[in-house]
Amino acid sequence: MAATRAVVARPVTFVTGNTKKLEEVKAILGQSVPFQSLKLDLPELQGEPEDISKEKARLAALQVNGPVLVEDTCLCFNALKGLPGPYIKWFLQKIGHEGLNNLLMAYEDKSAYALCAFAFSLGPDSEPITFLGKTPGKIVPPRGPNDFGWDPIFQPDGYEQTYAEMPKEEKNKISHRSKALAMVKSHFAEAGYTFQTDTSSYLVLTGWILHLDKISQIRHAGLDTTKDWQNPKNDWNRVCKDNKGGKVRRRFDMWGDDQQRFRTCF
Ligand SMILES: O=c1[nH]c(=O)c2ncn([C@@H]3O[C@H](COP(=O)(O)OP(=O)(O)OP(=O)(O)O)[C@@H](O)[C@H]3O)c2[nH]1
Ligand SMILES: [Mg+2]
Repeated sequence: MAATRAVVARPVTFVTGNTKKLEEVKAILGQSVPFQSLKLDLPELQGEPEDISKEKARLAALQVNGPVLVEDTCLCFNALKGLPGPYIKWFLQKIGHEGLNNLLMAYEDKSAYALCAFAFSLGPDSEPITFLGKTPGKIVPPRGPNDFGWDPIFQPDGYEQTYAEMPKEEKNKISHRSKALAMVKSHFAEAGYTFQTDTSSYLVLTGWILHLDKISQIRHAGLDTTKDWQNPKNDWNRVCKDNKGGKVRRRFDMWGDDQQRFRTCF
């Protein structure tokens, strides 16, 4: 059983100034982690990707005053010992795809990796936790549509296409971002955070998002075993089965739509 159990008064806010990142995060997370987004270009530390991302999460949590998710993306050239790394945004803006290729002109080794560091914080007083995803590849002359950063010059290992040439769904299956988000998803599924809003409450548990306002026919229910459970909803029955497999007696007490309150014990 995961150590973290938290009831959070707000849904998660994904803070980014980058609409393309947001599109991918939405496509990859789908309904697995409920979040809203906030367009904000946060100041970024210099340093290691994980530290930059954590600091971004701290700043974001202060601004939002609630749970936040942020990410920092790096493009690292092996011949340059990981540079430009977290500074890729500025290198790309100043020297473009051609300049980035030229940086490697003096080296035979064109290998590189894309790295994504997500950081999640429960709020201003919480230490952020990070999730890293890495996809190896190589730097090539630009190919494909030029609508997202350095996608046209990054060709992942095992593929003949650059990120930019791939269908979006394909990139989202193998990308640095999707690998990091797979860990984010697992964390949410295991942690069983409970998020509440003014109008609805929902519980994220073992991968299910259960909207309490959608099970309003349950006024009050308690269970010590699956047998005692009087819930007509299939989703809940499945959760009960999952929990039973975990050999831990768990109790849910909940109230329906009129009071919008619930308690969960695991
Ligand atoms: O071709 C790309 N494929 C990607 O998958 C990808 N992910 C990020 N980027 C770019 O790399 C820099 C990271 O900098 P970055 O992490 O600080 O992002 P950002 O400042 O744009 O947004 P944020 O910090 O507000 O979230 C920025 O230039 C981003 O546009 C990508 N380019
Ligand atoms: Mg940034």
